[in-house]
Amino acid sequence: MTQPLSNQSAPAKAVVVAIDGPAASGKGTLSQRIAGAFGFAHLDTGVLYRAVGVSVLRAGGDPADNAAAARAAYELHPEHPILQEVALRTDEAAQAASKVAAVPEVRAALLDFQRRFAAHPPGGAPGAVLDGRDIGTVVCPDAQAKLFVTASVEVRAERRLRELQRRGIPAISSDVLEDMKSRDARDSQRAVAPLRPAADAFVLDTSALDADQVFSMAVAHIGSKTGLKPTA
Ligand SMILES: Nc1ncnc2c1ncn2[C@@H]1O[C@H](COP(=O)(O)OP(=O)(O)OP(=O)(O)O)[C@@H](O)[C@H]1O
Ligand SMILES: Nc1ccn([C@@H]2O[C@H](COP(=O)(O)O)[C@@H](O)[C@H]2O)c(=O)n1
Repeated sequence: MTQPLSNQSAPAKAVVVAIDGPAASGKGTLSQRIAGAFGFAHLDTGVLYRAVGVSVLRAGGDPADNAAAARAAYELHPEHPILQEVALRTDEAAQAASKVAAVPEVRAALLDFQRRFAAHPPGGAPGAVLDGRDIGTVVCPDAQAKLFVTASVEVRAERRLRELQRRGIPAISSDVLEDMKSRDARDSQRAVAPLRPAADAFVLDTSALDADQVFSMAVAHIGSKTGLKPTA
């Protein structure tokens, strides 16, 4: 009879929740709440692309220059201080991010970082929530639960405008709307890992829903896919 090598069971596989969607759809807000409710780690993958875009700009380069963008992406690592900078939250950083994000070498360089986070969530968390544009389609196609959070571009621009005003950052409504449209177009029309819902994603249009309603619907969906209930 074959004896087991050890009576210790293998560590449980981390639960992965993928949350994708266009800019200002509310995926960050939702991801943080889901992570808190289930005791999961959260990775805002947009921060990685923003960091690459800002690094290129600071080096005096053009974010649309493939070689410069790829170099910056290969230099990024999980402890890099740029990942904590508030400068990543500016619109300039967002626009640069969406340009470097179209470079295949950049996406390839960041893939490992994201997949490692999903497989081994920091702090020994039992699961990970990753939000971005291609989590359910490319980064974690086997995620147990996938949500695609969206809203009309006008609603998203209005939410972002109000957010900027709350933060005391001057902004013009028509500029915010145009910036969002140009980022949507670049993100959904690029050849590699374009923004789109995975075939098995739960699509949540939040145009007429507040953050609490979105959270409740997401919790119900995650529960139906994983059998888990919020712990907090
Ligand atoms: N359901 C909702 N109803 C109204 N406002 C919301 C809702 N969800 C999020 N918001 C607000 O909309 C703004 C954008 O949300 P959030 O930053 O979560 O979006 P995001 O998709 O992560 O954006 P980005 O891709 O640009 O990082 C924030 O000010 C947030 O408070
Ligand atoms: N998985 C991802 C995440 C982000 N991007 C690109 O980065 C830009 C900034 O992202 P935010 O979520 O912080 O708004 C975004 O417009 C995308 O171009 C990506 O490609 N894939």
